[in-house]
Amino acid sequence: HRPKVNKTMPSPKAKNNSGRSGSVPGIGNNGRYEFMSLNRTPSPHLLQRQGSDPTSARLRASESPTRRRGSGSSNASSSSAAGGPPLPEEDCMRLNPSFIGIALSSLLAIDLWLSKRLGVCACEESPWGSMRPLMKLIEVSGHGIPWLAGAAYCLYKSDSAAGQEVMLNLLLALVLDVILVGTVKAVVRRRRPAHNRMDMFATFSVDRYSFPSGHATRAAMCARFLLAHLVLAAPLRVLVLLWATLVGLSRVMLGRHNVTDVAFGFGMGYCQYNLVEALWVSPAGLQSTLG
Ligand SMILES: CC(C)=CCC/C(C)=C/CC/C(C)=C/COP(=O)(O)O
Repeated sequence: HRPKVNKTMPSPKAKNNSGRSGSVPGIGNNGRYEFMSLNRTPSPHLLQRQGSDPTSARLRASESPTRRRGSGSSNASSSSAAGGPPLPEEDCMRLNPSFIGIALSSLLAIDLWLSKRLGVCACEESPWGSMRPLMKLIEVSGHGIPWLAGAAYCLYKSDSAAGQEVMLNLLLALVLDVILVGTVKAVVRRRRPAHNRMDMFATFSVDRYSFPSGHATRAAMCARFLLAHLVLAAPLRVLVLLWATLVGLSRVMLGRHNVTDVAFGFGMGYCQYNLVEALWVSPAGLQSTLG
């Protein structure tokens, strides 16, 4: 039985086609993905590698390019492609789309669609473009530089030991936030939405990535910090929560982030505050550490 599929699917060609069958997936020499007809009979070793049924072969063809690239460079797969021993079973197991994989893909699709719909202030011509200056003001209120400068100024001006302790820890919390967010952004490297206009002030290289939203982590962490350490009247407490919510919302409305970047950012900022509490530094402790 020979599987016939009368469709073309995006499938990268092998990096070096010379020693392989043309049906081996990979990336073209110029690094671009190319289209390949699937109405050819796969070679026997490829069928063996992909699982012997046509469904597995098709699943393999639609697998993520990154994974294909990765497996293409491994010793096991190259020996298999060259007619060597078959791949270990766990490699074939990965061909089956798991429930979690499908759920994640669906979530990402919803995320992209919803974020685009909510990006109503992404530029002046957008449906709510006239609100863009207000959204940018909210953006500045959650930016790292005013918060770091404000905490440093309050620490310098504070004349009570308790005030100094709180401001010192706020400053350290903000530095910790910058480090953690920068690390996650550099690892995940999710690009900002296509409709975002990159006109933020004072950004660093990792800020071209969007996951997680640094504004959202800061807003969540600082809101928890202020509510825990400042004696605020009820209306002010509500205002703090409202501000944090608006900072998160403005990130999506400005088109800076997808919804999941902000949702994760809020969760991360919430957890960061727990870390700050656990690592709480007292001026006496700091002095003995330094001295
Ligand atoms: C002195 C020093 C290292 C300051 C860092 C200030 C800082 C955190 C700047 C980055 C602010 C920024 C544009 C973050 C991006 O936020 P997203 O919400 O777009 O991720």
